[in-house]
Amino acid sequence: MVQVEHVYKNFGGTAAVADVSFEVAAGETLVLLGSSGSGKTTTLKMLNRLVEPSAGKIWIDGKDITTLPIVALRRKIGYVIQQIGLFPHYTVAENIGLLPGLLQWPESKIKQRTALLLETLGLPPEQFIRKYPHELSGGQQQRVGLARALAANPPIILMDEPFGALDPIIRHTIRQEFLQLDELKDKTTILVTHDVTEAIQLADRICLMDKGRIQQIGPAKELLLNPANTFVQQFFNHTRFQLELMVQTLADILPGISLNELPNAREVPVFAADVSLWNVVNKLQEVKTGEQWLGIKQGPSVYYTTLSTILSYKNEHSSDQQA
Ligand SMILES: Nc1ncnc2c1ncn2[C@@H]1O[C@H](COP(=O)(O)OP(=O)(O)OP(=O)(O)O)[C@@H](O)[C@H]1O
Repeated sequence: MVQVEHVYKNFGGTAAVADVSFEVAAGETLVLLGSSGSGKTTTLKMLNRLVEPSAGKIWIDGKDITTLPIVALRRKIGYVIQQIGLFPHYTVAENIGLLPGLLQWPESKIKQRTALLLETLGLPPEQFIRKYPHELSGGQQQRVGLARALAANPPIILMDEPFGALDPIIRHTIRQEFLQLDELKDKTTILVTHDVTEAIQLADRICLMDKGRIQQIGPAKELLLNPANTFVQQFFNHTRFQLELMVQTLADILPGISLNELPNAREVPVFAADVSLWNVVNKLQEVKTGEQWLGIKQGPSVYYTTLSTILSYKNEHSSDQQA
């Protein structure tokens, strides 16, 4: 568990971070979201003491981090950054084995762990362990960076724009893979991004920052549908329609939409009510034949409607129009 209490950071006379407080539960993923200069990276770096707060306190597992030796602190915390920071003259295996080596793990255990991580991240060990960073693509380097951060199995992972250097398609794929990784499922993760879709895809909760201050912290759905202020409201507006489809399920809108009898006993796709509207739209758009009918299964019942009913309902009920 990570606790941040009334933390400030001033550079010169300017506050980069002001009165930031949050908690991250064990196993939770908190995403620090905000535009450039909002204080995300500074907040992240205070957690592993790359930056010291001007005021406030940070606890990890109940211990004030200023009372822990820095080496012990960093051992608990993996750190992944956009620039990856692999050592160019070390092989993939040497890069990954660096920290376990410093921790004096036996050679055989380091080898085993390195192979397991590479395998998990989709880089066959026999093919990759002897390669140097410049022989890898950006996406492969990013995976090695992640493997290195995970190597000593730290309970906490900090990630600063970890997918930022990748092109959009690889970025999407790696994000998907990342969500599936068992290695990461029980880690406490704090991830910095300015990419709204990425935040929604990865976060258990989002901490939206502006000018060094937290504007709202909560599940994506709450920020989108119950924004705390005009800043939060406007932050999501340029892609609001898509984002709302991502955070809302069929069950959320079922009470509002009109339901119909299915015309002449057609076979139509049936979705569970907890499927997101975004997934429904994507699935149905693959079919593309005339009016798109679908079934929504909730409990023992199946309700029928059309894709255009759902989309026009969402069009009329976007929270953009409620503010
Ligand atoms: N070492 C430093 N010295 C002086 N000012 C700094 C330093 N580090 C950050 N700042 C300033 O603090 C503010 C917050 O920076 P920070 O890097 O935390 O923002 P960010 O939200 O992570 O931005 P980005 O997405 O561009 O990385 C900025 O105005 C930045 O210029």
